Amino acid sequence: MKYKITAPKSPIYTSIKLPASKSISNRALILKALSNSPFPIENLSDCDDTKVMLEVFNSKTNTFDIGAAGTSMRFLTAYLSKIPGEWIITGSERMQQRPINTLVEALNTLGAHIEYLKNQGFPPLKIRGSALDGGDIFLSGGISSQFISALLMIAPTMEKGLTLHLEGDVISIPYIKLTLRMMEKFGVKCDWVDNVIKIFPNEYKPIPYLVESDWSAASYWYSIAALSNDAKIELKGLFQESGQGDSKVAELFQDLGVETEFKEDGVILTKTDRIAKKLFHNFINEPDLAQTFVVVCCMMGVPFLFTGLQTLKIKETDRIEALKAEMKKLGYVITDSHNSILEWDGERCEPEQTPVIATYEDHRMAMAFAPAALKLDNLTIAEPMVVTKSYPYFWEDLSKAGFSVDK
Ligand SMILES: O=C(O)C1=C[C@@H](OP(=O)(O)O)[C@@H](O)[C@H](O)C1
Ligand SMILES: C=C(OP(=O)(O)O)C(=O)O
Repeated sequence: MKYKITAPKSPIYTSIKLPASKSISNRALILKALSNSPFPIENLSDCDDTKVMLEVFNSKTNTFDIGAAGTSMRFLTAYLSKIPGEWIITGSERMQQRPINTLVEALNTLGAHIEYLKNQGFPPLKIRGSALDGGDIFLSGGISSQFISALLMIAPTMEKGLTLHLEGDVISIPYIKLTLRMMEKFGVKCDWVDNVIKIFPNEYKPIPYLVESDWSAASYWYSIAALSNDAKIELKGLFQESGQGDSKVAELFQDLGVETEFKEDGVILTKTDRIAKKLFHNFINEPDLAQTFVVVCCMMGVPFLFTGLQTLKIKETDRIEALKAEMKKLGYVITDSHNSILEWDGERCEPEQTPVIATYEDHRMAMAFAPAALKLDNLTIAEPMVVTKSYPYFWEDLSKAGFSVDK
């Protein structure tokens, strides 16, 4: 399937109820299980990545396919390793290429019994669950913060607790802080000093939990505001004091002519004429925003130098290659270097007449490119339903804002 996207000619004045954060939803489900909480999680995401978590928690079998959900794969591997029984966990073809050895080795050192069923270092996994000893563990902080979050959440249940020594540069730090912040809400406080995080054995406290809207999803609406001639967009369920690192999007878009007004129950985006001549940013803490900024900067004619992109190669697709290939279809030559830098110095090439943007089973490719319709007469997105990984109603919301979304 393909969607042809046509932007409205009139100004974009709309109010959008964003989806709930999948990062928060998936942590909340693990913490609810670990605290044996009878309380509800309000505003739980209904995206694919959260649905698969619910399926596992409600399942009567011992074999789980978590599809393309990175957080679910990593959080559940840790969680199941301490639940008595034998568990098999697998995922999509891409998930079977996303590394998990750092987490598996750490868990096995802490007393777990996890084996690889196909390729060493990758899902599928066979997990024989049992109580974990815990203790000291040394772990690279540079591959995925999800390994660290996964270990942290189960740490209070380990006999000796956990002392996590993070080695090398630590990536995606806001996601680790989000985990610690949510654990604290559920009654477990941790110390993080220099590169050591220490968690004592403890019991989680059951609490009701309200999930915030998703700041990563908000980024596509910031793009729409930036690329439109005139816009006033209300995004509901976002808070200034968010645990989500991607709330940084509000500050970053100030340089692309979008101002954010924080209200009690959300934000209002309006346009300014303050647009940077070139954008520089290190995305090490906000990797999920990179695609949004590559597309919006090119479409606004703002050259950029983006660093800290080393984790993009092991996400839903190799996002560095995907961005270069699809921007080229639109006539923009982007260069990469050191597996971690993307740069656009303004160089153009002949665009395709009727570009079809491939999405590579990556929700963020579809959502980052859709706003480009505001600058192009012809934009088609292939396999548009990939958005359900994090934002099931993205296309409905786009229609609500006045875009035509045609099969
Ligand atoms: O913990 C989380 O909820 C996430 C952490 C990040 O992954 P990495 O830590 O692998 O960069 C991010 O890209 C992902 O979408 C969600
Ligand atoms: C990288 C992402 O997700 P995950 O790693 O959880 O699959 C994402 O949503 O951009």
